[in-house]
Amino acid sequence: MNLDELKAKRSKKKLDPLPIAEKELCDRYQEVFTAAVNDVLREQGLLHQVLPSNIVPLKLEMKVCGVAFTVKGSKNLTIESEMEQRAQMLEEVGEGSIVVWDTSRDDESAQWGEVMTLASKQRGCKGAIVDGGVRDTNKVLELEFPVFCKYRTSNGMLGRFRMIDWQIPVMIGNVFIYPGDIIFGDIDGVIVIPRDIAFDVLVKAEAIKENEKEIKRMVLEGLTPTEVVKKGGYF
Ligand SMILES: O=C([O-])CC(=O)C(=O)O
Ligand SMILES: [Mg+2]
Repeated sequence: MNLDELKAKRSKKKLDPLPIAEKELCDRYQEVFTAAVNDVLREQGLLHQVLPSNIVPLKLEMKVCGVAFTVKGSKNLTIESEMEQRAQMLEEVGEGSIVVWDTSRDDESAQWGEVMTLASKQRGCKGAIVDGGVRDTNKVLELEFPVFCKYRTSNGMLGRFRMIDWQIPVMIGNVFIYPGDIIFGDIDGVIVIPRDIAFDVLVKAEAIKENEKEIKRMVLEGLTPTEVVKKGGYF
């Protein structure tokens, strides 16, 4: 076992630069759709990049792409320093980020709410993905802040649940998420694109979007599904 290599991979690290600016990359992702990205990842043998299907957008129209800012927590009754710790985490959230909560599969508390939305939005955060819950839902909706989560609840996390750490590798379902990975969510759910392949995957997803225009044109022109497949189409 190469312990040093494993430690380096799992430790907090500086984000590798991308071939284009993060903002341009994420804006371009938002012009494609998660199914196209998923097909590209499938071609590369990456079959487990989608968060569990019970993590859904608060509103069907919500579509967001940003850079993962990971947070890890679990059920915990202690309260001492909780607010200070949460404030510190929120102050580290950066422009273009998406807060991604690994909650150790919580089923009870809200890890996100109105004031957290306001505070992170002010810092340029684009959305929150929570393997848990949200509260103050009507206010979060009014703020037009994309949130993907499992449930809504009035249970604040204070005294029930707390953060363990942030900007560390996390795991939701069977998906590894590293700080800096690209997170893309739409009506079909949330997909995680490893940072080192994010640009290449985007370019291929854009090609799929173009190609599917041609396939749909063939279908609309009356070609049978068999003819469409013979001409290189797919469904
Ligand atoms: O209590 C919480 O954990 C979250 C909350 O209500 C807010 O951010 O407004
Ligand atoms: Mg609140």
